[in-house]
Amino acid sequence: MANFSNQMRLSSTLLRRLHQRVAAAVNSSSSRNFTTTEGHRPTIVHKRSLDILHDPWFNKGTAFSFTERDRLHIRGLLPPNVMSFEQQIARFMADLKRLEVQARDGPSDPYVLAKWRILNRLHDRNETLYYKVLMENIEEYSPIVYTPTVGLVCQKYSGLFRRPRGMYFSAEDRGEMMSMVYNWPADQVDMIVVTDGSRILGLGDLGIQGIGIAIGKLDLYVAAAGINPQRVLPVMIDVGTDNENLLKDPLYLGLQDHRLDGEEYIEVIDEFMEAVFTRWPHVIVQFEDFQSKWAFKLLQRYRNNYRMFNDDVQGTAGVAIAGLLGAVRAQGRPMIDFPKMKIVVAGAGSAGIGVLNAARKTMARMLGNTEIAFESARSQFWVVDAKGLITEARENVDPDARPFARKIKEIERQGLSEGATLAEVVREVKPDVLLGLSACGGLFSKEVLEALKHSTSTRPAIFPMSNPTRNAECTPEEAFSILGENIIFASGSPFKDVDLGNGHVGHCNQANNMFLFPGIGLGTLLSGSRIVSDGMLQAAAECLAAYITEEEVLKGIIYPSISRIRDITKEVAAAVVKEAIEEDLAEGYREMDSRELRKLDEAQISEFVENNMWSPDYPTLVYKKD
Ligand SMILES: NC(=O)C1=CN([C@@H]2O[C@H](COP(=O)(O)OP(=O)(O)OC[C@H]3O[C@@H](n4cnc5c(N)ncnc54)[C@H](O)[C@@H]3O)[C@@H](O)[C@H]2O)C=CC1
Ligand SMILES: CC(=O)C(=O)O
Ligand SMILES: [Mg+2]
Repeated sequence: MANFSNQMRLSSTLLRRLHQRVAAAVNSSSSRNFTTTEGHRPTIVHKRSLDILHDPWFNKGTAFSFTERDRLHIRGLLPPNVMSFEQQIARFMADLKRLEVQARDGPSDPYVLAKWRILNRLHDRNETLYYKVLMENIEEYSPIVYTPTVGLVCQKYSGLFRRPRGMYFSAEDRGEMMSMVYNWPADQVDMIVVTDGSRILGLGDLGIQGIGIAIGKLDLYVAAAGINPQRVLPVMIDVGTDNENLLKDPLYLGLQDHRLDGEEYIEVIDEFMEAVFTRWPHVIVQFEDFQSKWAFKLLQRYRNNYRMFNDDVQGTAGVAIAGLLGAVRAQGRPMIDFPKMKIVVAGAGSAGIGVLNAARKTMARMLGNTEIAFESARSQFWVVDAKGLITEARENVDPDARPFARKIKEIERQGLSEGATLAEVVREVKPDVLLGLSACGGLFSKEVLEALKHSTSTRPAIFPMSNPTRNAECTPEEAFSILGENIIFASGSPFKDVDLGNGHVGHCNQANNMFLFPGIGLGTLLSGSRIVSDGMLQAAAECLAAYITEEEVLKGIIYPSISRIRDITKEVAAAVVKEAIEEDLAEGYREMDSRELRKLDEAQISEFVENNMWSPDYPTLVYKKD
């Protein structure tokens, strides 16, 4: 019946369009001066919101005008830049031609992008099948929907964009967000990943195109954490871009203004937070790939009042701590030796500083959690940024990096000075760990890796954690070939293990926050905690560290393989729920209220988590009128 009436509606629409065309033709041929409004007569539609955008008859994509967007409840469901018909065609053709150019000039790019397109089309057609495919082939396709390919997708998003996914809030929507949020069709949203596109992976400011990273992260939320895909929402907050190429590109889908700053910027983010938490009070908001300048400020601003966390600051920190503890164990030392590790960190942005703060706190805790312990832990770190070693002699040092600025006397004794190069620092310090979060591909040069040969550690650890692949500070081949097999290697984007000959294999770990954020989100959701506490984050990191067996660690395996991501995520989520209960933060989830939660033992918490993870199966559908 529904099908029949749809067909009737379509055929009446067809008739109406035909009628309009005939009328227009007659008018233009009979009298060119005699204008008529016939050609502008509106088409009556019986749909609104996403139903319009998903209907190939009525959809105009980015060409919907602002008044139409308001009238049809689609404001926020499309990028804010209204395109003309001609611009749409130009964008489509540019994309089509780019594929030809890539097929000719680079054999690998079109291959991964083609895979992404095919997966994306399946995502648009059939979510259940999409997630089944992704989950059953997670090792093969997470590098497509997530890093590294997602980086390329974001760089080319204005061309790749077809069917919209997620919501766009722009600087033009100030004052409107509270109502716009109701344009999203789902009454329940559990997880939002939001970006402002200002630092996408290590690729810099990609403006509105950064929505790709929010989509990719949520893919992992569904595949790894079993968050119901009907209840996830990728969000792009378009406050402009400072990427000059995008500002000049007539086919760019975002606002072509420079980024808002200061109070104006904060007001937009505040308005967004208020809007989403008003409509969905239990939602969790993950901040993703905000430039460091705002990452810390926004985290401090919201973390005590909203259920939110910053993945790059807090998720990355937990993943790095788990890896660093793994590196201690891999040297055959007890974890309690962690505070003795000498750690050189290249990169003092949101990720680097997040790791440094968390590592320092972990060391201090192991040393008795006193102020003296906290102070003494500081001296285990040497931080090198784009200007070299950070010391107290640095002018205008970033306030977040200041606690890690080395004292002048100290470094003089070490034969170093303000601004010393990474190679000089590694040569003099002889660190146990060299960790890169610099977004600077190849930074761990031959000279740096040669210098690491003098590490005082029996098994130095190298963590080139920057993404995507070409931003990695070094490749595993470079590391193993210079330093030999007795190292620990962990990179942000995936690399294949290295054949070292004679049956020996150099193991490549993936040190990526994907091993924590899905579990942090799921655990927070199921505990019903109103905030994401430090304790919950710490519990997540410790759970990941403990997941790897002694036998694995001795082989140089310090992170699980991605094929185990669903299992580790379940464990992490259970650890987060347990900690929330212990901290008296857990308010419960659905019928499992706080009292019931408190009665659960460890095994029951795990079972509770597992039972609430969505799996891709087809339910039987029946029709019922509203
Ligand atoms: N593996 C993982 O799970 C994660 C990896 N990342 C990666 O970390 C990288 C950095 O992210 P953010 O900290 O947010 O970026 P950011 O742009 O805020 O910070 C980059 C830092 O690197 C420094 N830097 C730049 N060139 C350098 C050089 N030649 N030598 C030493 N330092 C240099 C800059 O001075 C700055 O302190 C990105 O590539 C990102 O993909 C971020 C989060 C998680
Ligand atoms: C993995 C991640 O969050 C990043 O590279 O920004
Ligand atoms: Mg990130």
